[in-house]
Amino acid sequence: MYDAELAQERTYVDGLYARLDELRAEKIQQLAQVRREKSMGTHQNRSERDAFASLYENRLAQLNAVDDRLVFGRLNLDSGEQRYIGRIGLSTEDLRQLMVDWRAPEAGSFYQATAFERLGVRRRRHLLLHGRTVKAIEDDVLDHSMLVEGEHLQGEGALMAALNSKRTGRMNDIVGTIQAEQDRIIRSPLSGALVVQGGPGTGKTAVALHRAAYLLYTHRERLQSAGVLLVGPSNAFMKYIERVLPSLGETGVVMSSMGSLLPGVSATAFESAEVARLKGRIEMVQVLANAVANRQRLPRRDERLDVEGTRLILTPRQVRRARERARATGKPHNEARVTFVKILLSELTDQLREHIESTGAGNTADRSYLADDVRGSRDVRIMLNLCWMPISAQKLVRDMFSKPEILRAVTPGFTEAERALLLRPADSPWTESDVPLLDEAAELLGDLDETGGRAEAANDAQRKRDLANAEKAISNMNQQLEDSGVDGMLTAEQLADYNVVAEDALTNAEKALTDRTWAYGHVVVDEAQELSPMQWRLLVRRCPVKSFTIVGDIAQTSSAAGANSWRQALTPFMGDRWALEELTVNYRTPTQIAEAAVRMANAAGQIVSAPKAVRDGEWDPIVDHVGPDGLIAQVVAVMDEESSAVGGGLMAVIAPPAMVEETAAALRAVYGHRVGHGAGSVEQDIVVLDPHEAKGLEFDGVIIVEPAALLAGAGGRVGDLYVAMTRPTQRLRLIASMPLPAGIQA
Ligand SMILES: Nc1ncnc2c1ncn2[C@@H]1O[C@H](COP(=O)(O)OP(=O)(O)OP(=O)(O)O)[C@@H](O)[C@H]1O
Repeated sequence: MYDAELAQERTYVDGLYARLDELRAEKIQQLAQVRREKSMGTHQNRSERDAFASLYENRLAQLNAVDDRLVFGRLNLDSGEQRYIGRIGLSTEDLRQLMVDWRAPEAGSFYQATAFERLGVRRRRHLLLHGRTVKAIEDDVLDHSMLVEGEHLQGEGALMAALNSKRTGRMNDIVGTIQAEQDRIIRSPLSGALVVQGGPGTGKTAVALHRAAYLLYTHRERLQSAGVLLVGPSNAFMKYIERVLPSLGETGVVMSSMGSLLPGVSATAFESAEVARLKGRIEMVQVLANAVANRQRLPRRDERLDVEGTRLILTPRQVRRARERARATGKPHNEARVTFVKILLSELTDQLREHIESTGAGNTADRSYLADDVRGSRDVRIMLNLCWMPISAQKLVRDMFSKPEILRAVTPGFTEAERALLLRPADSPWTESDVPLLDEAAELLGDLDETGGRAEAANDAQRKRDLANAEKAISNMNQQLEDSGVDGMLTAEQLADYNVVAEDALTNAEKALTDRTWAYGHVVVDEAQELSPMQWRLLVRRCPVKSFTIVGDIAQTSSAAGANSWRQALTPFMGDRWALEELTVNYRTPTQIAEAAVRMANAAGQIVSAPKAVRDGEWDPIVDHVGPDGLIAQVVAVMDEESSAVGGGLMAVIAPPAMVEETAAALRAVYGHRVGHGAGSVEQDIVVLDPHEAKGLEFDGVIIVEPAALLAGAGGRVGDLYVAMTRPTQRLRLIASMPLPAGIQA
């Protein structure tokens, strides 16, 4: 019976792959043809051809990316209909549906149906594929004999197979085994802010990624051009998750770490928790406003300015009045400067004319000639710059933190000790907590170029031309699109966007990343508990409509500037316009280890949400006590045992930051290139990390070096040790010379 069913599924799945190959071949051919066609010369022809080429390229990339485990489910419905669920939708040439996209409403019941609430589903089948081959099938028969109250695991065999598989250092999608509580979050409405709180391993990152894909699919009209931004804690973390979205058929999500959110700035340097906390405080908004105001200065006394041998006078009162009028424009500093300069140049020109008239020294009829003289005067230029200096965000912030007199002037409410923390050499590299300050400064300063928005106007005009072109091309194009199996109709806006993309050879994602003022349609934030108020402010600026998915775990906060409660973190930016959802099941860490982590946190005074682990492990956490000099030697001594216990799986050693180098060196002496160091190397067999780098990642086996030092190093906040203890999927070993923190051992 089972074998017959399996054979039948294999035949069906072969048919799906045949259709996939056919579509792929079609796209390759269409792409080749479009490229062969000679340009007809007109702008319209060219943009039409480019638009087709980039559409075909995108579709081809999508068809290639979904090849592995293309289909994973089947529903048998009360209506007698049988429906296959997969990574994308597929139909035959005559539009008979072969497979439904997992994000389509018709696929919802695959994730939501339970025996208690069947939603018209009689049977749910999981297809377990390896590459293109169906290896196994597994059925949930949702009839009344199976009736159980409440949640239950769906497709338990498929789920356990996924959870027990060896880690690769790269995150996989969970599209075949999304559980009901996760699915509800993934399919929540687009508008407003949704906070997803969940303990370690509850699938927050997985849910965030699948939600980004879901939103793009469901609200493509609204989100295609504005885009979706996904923010994570570090570049290493972004690398860890980078393959998930393409495997879900989405390539359009813009992914960035907090340190890379400002074009042109790469924040790599480390700074102390105290400094980061200070820079993250909302008071920095006023500090930056002060720093800008500090560049709009009044002269102390009347200034004499030489213009072609004539002495003109500029009074503090004149400068103050011009400054007030320039500020009243409401424009940012560099743009308002145009008004300031115009007023004073005009007043000085009047003065010059009056002077010439009163002395009868020449012809004043040609006023522009006098104005040129004033503008060309060195004294005038220097004076106007002293009074209203055009300045870039980077220079403003750099000067503010490197010049004690400026720092004192702009931080009136700060203590000397706080100023001492902020002061640093002018050539210091940027840090992650500088990024929101630079962003704030850029907002207050505006564009440094003084074209007065001419560049923008030119862009607008080009956009209008693109739209007009697109409208002309659209009717003919929609027909061809339908013929070639591309879903949905194109609007003129979308086509114009494709044109721009093709012309600039940039994707929307790339364009968004190079434009600080890009307004995204939705922002997904992972590890959001770490964000400081200044970072929140930056993110809200990136999405003025405040459509957010915010995932995190308050208990895992380790950054000093991070949040103690969602309300405290979000109210200043979102008021009460956010909803809270909770994930309650831990898919990563086996029960024994998860419980030890929770006991440790509780004993240290932090109440954490304790999700229920879906699996029991084979081992309790293992503890080695050694002398203070024996820590690293013990790591090396037990590595073979640990690695073979998890079947040669991925191993992490998590150590206090000061010990990472030395530990990595000792392991490298034995294991050579199999040892990676730092979070950029998570695909190596053995990775040595500090707890911050370990955030969000997972490994088959974890060794923690000196757990008490992790607690002490974080000023007693349990975040670091709690994060470290909840990284393993199989086995945890702790090596300690100091007394073990309370609670770890039952
Ligand atoms: N429905 C599911 N099916 C299969 N695997 C799942 C499912 N949900 C979560 N997982 C797996 O559980 C592990 C933990 O998920 P994830 O990293 O998203 O958790 P998290 O809540 O972000 O954890 P943390 O806060 O500790 O970083 C991952 O390996 C993920 O693939």
